[in-house]
Amino acid sequence: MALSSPSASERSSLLSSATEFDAIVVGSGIGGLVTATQLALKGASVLVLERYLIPGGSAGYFEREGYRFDVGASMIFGFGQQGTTNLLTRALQAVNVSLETIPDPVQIHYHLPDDLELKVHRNYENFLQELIACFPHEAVGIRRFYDECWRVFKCLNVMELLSLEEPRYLARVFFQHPFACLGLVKYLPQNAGDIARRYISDPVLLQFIDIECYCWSVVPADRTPMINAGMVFSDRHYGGINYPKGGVGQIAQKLVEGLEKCGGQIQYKARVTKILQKNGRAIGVELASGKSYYAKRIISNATRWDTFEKLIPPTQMPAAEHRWQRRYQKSPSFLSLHLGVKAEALPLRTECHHILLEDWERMEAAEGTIFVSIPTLLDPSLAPPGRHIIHTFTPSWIEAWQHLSPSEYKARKAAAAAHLMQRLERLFPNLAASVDYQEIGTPRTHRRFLGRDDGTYGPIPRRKLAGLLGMPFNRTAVSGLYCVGDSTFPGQGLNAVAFSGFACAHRVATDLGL
Ligand SMILES: NC(=O)c1ccc[n+]([C@@H]2O[C@H](COP(=O)([O-])OP(=O)(O)OC[C@H]3O[C@@H](n4cnc5c(N)ncnc54)[C@H](O)[C@@H]3O)[C@@H](O)[C@H]2O)c1
Ligand SMILES: CC(C)=CCC/C(C)=C/C=C/C(C)=C/C=C/C(C)=C/C=C/C=C(C)/C=C/C=C(C)/C=C/C=C(\C)CCC=C(C)C
Repeated sequence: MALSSPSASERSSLLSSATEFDAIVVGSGIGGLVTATQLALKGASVLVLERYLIPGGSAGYFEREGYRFDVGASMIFGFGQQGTTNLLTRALQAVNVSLETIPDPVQIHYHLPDDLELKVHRNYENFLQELIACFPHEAVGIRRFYDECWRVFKCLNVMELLSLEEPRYLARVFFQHPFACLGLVKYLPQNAGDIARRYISDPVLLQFIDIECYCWSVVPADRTPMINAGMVFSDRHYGGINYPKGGVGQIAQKLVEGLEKCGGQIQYKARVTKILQKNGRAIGVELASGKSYYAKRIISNATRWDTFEKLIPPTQMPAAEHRWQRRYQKSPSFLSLHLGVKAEALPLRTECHHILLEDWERMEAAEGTIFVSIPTLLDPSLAPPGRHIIHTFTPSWIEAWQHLSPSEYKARKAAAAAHLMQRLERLFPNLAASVDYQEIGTPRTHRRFLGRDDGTYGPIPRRKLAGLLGMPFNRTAVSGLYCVGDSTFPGQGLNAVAFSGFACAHRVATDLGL
């Protein structure tokens, strides 16, 4: 009689805790999954442990009444077809899976104070012309600033992107691309604001550059590393913003498919509560169920705060982590409003992504800047016929949502949602009357479902730092323990954490002698 191969859930229950894996990855965010797939490809035995029911973390999804909502990001970089910085395309291709993507013709439609309205077109020249039309006296400065961003991008986009902690790789890329490497060395300690001020003096235009940075880095240009600005401000015109058909959740689903094809394993509902150590070395993990697994290397895709304050006792926090926490703090979380609306709510020619701000003074304030994403304009299959998804989110700190009784919490959610809807009417005049489904997420929701301390979006500099120089790479002060994801170099963003995954797998594979 032929035996059928075990299903994923059967396989996970067959996992023996006596097995020693080459690597255990705690968490299946995009950072964790890129590490796991790359390691499995290199022949490592890999186990991914995910506390939730599905993979993806912040890049996950949830379904309600015929709508498929993205949990977080829906403006996706890294899906281009050329160059070396298209790391999501590369991560999927590496494990022989692919994903159809839909090009977005406009990255962001900005609705800013004093009726400043403008669109960042996929075509670079069209974007520059639109911006120059708003600030004609700064035509030269605008071009010089954004052209300098391209110089950063061009340095990155010629080289293989792997671990900067691997001296032989560094020597190789330096030999292959000496000018690009020297270019990056020059930009690594710089921030976008300093370069913008070299070319631009109009204070409103400088505020525009601030919000151009803020809407993905959650800090103004002065504190945004130039390397990251170079990536974002150029890749949106090079590879472009592309939406994965079927929703952002597909990226993680496909990576898991690739992982399993390469012999790697993933277990869901597997919350790691402790990183096990022996003689100061990480040797395994313990789950909430009490089960333990062992590996030669442990990789945490949880945030650094969760890794070094919860999975390892805070009393054992290495000095390097204390130093990092003095330089970086948790960014705010988000208040998210997931709406299903009737199609007539959207005016003709509405774009997919919007930023709305009424007062420059409130750009960084809680519930100041509003982010809007309407993915159904690119992929209508995410909603029932005649309906759209409007995902609106705005920065919010956990403190505003703590110490409330259940009824106070519910009332505060309803009031915050009503206020957001009222502000959104500048974009969608009949919004309130068109709502078909509504779900509100708070920083508490993000903390609970994503397992991120205080629901944070990621680390932000406490003060102005020297570009990316202060961001840690993948190795940690605990032997055998690595970190991957947005609290490692180069920070937030799916393409950024994909880079961190490639780099982490490279470093771990080298350490394992693979
Ligand atoms: N609105 C947005 O656009 C938005 C919002 C939030 C995050 N993001 C982006 O999402 C990306 C985050 O990616 P990432 O890879 O760093 O992390 P992630 O937070 O997406 O994934 C971490 C994963 O680890 C799991 N996990 C955490 N602790 C665990 C534990 N103890 N045991 C088992 N599993 C555990 C989580 O459930 C999650 O699936 C960043 O790029 C960020 O910028 C975007
Ligand atoms: C040899 C010698 C001597 C030297 C060498 C040097 C070198 C080599 C260096 C290197 C470096 C590197 C590699 C670097 C890298 C970097 C990278 C990759 C980066 C990346 C980045 C990216 C990013 C930042 C991205 C981001 C994004 C994001 C965050 C997004 C977000 C979004 C959102 C939030 C949404 C919004 C909106 C609406 C809705 C409207």
